[in-house]
Amino acid sequence: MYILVVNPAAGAGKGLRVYESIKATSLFQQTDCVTYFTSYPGHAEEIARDAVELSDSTISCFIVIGGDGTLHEVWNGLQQYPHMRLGFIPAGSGNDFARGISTMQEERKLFQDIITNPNYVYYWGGTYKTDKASITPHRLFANSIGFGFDGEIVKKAHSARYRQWLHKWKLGSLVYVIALLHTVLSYRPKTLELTIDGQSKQYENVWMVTVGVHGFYGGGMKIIPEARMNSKHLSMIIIHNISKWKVLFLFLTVFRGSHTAFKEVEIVDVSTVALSSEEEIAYQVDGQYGCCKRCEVHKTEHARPVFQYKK
Ligand SMILES: Nc1ncnc2c1ncn2[C@@H]1O[C@H](COP(=O)(O)OP(=O)(O)OP(=O)(O)O)[C@@H](O)[C@H]1O
Repeated sequence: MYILVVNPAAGAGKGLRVYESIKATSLFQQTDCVTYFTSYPGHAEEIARDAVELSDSTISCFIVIGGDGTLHEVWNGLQQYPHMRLGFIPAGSGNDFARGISTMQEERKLFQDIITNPNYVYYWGGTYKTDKASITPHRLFANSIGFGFDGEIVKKAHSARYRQWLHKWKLGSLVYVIALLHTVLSYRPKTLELTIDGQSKQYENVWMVTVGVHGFYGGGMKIIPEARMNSKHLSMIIIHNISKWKVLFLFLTVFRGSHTAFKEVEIVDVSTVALSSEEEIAYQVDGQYGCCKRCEVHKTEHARPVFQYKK
């Protein structure tokens, strides 16, 4: 049995369109699929947790149709079941997970391969715990967690009125670029303490600190071009002591990944990092935003089998 978790609202309605296109195929009619539609934030996580608790042994794979936010929720819902297979059919505005695992393909092709020609790779994500977390020991991320400028951009992108329009004109991936330009003007750099694999250091005038499993974020920006999913470490980028105008220039080069040549950019391999700030700092995790003063980030111990499209 395949469990489909569909966010109809992802990509301003693309989630539903992608599902309808798959549903119209004869393969879908012949396959044992159970479909759940999400209705509110957090719903995909509840669906995944309930479904896996009920029928773990009979589920072949969870298929997520939506954006990185829906994927993040399902990934967390399956936290206690790291062996459970997962396939992602991108239908959001960013879709960085699909880029990270090289699976940006047409939806019917992806669905067909998930069912008839499945190729799974082991995927080690990350865990995070903020000072705001209540009883949950930690949560998971599949793409990246970023603090500072990064978090503010996502916050702006989610609340922007132009989001709907850009989706209508099929320019959804520009949402983050516009939010970035907007945020550059208002952002105030932060002072942070970072403890990287046990070594603490204070950083002044920090624009952003982002820890990634793979290199992509913000709808295709190659933020950490060297990042490769692996069992040993996550990759972290720190951008600090840089002027506003140079930040703008830096982000012009980020789609090619050449921003790493700037002297204000540091890239480090980490397996654990703790971040602490005197003031509240915005963060984004897999494209969803929040704020905190402290956060611990680790590499996950267990890898999940994730569908990867094979050409
Ligand atoms: N029926 C719904 N209506 C509105 N929002 C929903 C619904 N179901 C889920 N959501 C919320 O929509 C948010 C955004 O979804 P998602 O990230 O999948 O799409 P996106 O934002 O378009 O894409 P991306 O994250 O790749 O940019 C998620 O945080 C999710 O909780």
